[in-house]
Amino acid sequence: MADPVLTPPAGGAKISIQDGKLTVPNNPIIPFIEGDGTGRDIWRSSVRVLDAAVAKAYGGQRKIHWMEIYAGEKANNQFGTWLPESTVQACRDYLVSIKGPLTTPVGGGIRSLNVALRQMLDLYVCLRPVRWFKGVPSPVKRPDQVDMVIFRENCEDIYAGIEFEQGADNNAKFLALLKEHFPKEFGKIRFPETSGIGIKPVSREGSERLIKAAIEYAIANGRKSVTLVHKGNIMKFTEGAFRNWGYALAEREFADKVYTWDQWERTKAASGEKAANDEQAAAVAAGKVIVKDAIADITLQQVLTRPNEFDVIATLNLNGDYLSDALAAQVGGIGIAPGGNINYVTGHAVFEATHGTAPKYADLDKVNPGSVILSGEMMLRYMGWTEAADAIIAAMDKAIGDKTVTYDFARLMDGATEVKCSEFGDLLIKAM
Ligand SMILES: NC(=O)C1=CN([C@@H]2O[C@H](COP(=O)(O)OP(=O)(O)OC[C@H]3O[C@@H](n4cnc5c(N)ncnc54)[C@H](OP(=O)(O)O)[C@@H]3O)[C@@H](O)[C@H]2O)C=CC1
Ligand SMILES: O=C(O)CCC(=O)C(=O)O
Ligand SMILES: [Mg+2]
Repeated sequence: MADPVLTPPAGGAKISIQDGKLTVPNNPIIPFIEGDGTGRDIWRSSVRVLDAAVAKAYGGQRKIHWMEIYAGEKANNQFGTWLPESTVQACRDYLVSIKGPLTTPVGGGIRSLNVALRQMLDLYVCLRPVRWFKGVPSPVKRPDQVDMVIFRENCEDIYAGIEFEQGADNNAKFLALLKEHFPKEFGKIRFPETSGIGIKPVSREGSERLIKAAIEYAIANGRKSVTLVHKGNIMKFTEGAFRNWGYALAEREFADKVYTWDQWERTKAASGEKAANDEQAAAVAAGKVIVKDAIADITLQQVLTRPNEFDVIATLNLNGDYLSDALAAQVGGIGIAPGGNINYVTGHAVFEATHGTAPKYADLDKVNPGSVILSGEMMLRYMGWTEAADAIIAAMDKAIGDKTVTYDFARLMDGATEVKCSEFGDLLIKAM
């Protein structure tokens, strides 16, 4: 079977980028991947909401021209390939796209298509804002204090996919190499005959560009702090290096805009704790962003117990994956957790929900489409279509305020009316 031939929709034009700034025509072509499992229901509901928000905000002056591109089960069924080259090329050519979730089998089979797309397009930031909508049921006492923005490194770490399966030839070769050249390290493997091996690359460039994006975001949006979240006490030369490179970058490139906990430590060592505290207080008073760090395990506790101490979070790939789902729970769950995969240099961006394909709910018209709708809201904001993005937020506030919600919220909300995935979309459109 051949790669699908894509026909761009008539009347649409490409988004382009010049000197780091997007130029968005009034009729942009935006490629979309429907997604596996619940992706089908969610996309059907979401696309109507996104179109309605644009129509409402610009009265027909602007309109998205959607172009379906294929990946996952639909691509494999129709074209015999999981990720057609034409899909990746369309994301390259049209710059901004949006996708539903794609299934990844556990313990074997194809590698993640979601991760592959991020790596092929070098979308080094996975941006996942976590905010609470008034009235959304939450397991914590003060969900209103949760307003965090995760910058998750998106192209490195163990997600690079360098793994040697136990029993495979490459595993035996790799272990032999380790034994010959690094006998001390080889000696630390408890059961070498039966070990699967994974490698975790973390580079200075990869860490710096992610942390730079997080700091720039914090400065541009008047945020209080950027916390570098890592497990650098154990993984010293990967996660520990991420932290050290982050502090060095912050002081080198943003000296007049940030104050780091590394500076605080140095001042404390030289002049005592009071001097360090005074210095930090003066930096805060001058509007500087505090760049600090926290070890990943305690972070997972403290985001629950002291949410107002966290603002922008910059972290590595795996930590960011865990943190995204955990934080989503605090503000009502994965049903309304949006995201974007972005390369701020080339402008390429693929927006997608934090959740997966939730296969048990596939085609039941049941799940919350909020995550993809809010990913679309992020996309509109990224394109500079702020009025349409604002219309979606206002509609979301209204639907949730009226307690007309999908099953995930309804089961936790007293007096709620449960609506279907498609009906929730209808309600948002009506609320605009
Ligand atoms: N970016 C992507 O495309 C991603 C893909 N995946 C893939 O998705 C597949 C399934 O992963 P799984 O671990 O089950 O995680 P999922 O996120 O797909 O689902 C886990 C649970 O989250 C809740 N949930 C998910 N989506 C929604 C929604 N829209 N509305 C309300 N609740 C929702 C449901 O909870 P409840 O049961 O309580 O109702 C569901 O059972 C895997 O193949 C995985 O690799 C996973 C994450 C991201
Ligand atoms: O690619 C996948 O299947 C899972 C990815 C994931 O969980 C995520 O990016 O949050
Ligand atoms: Mg995840």
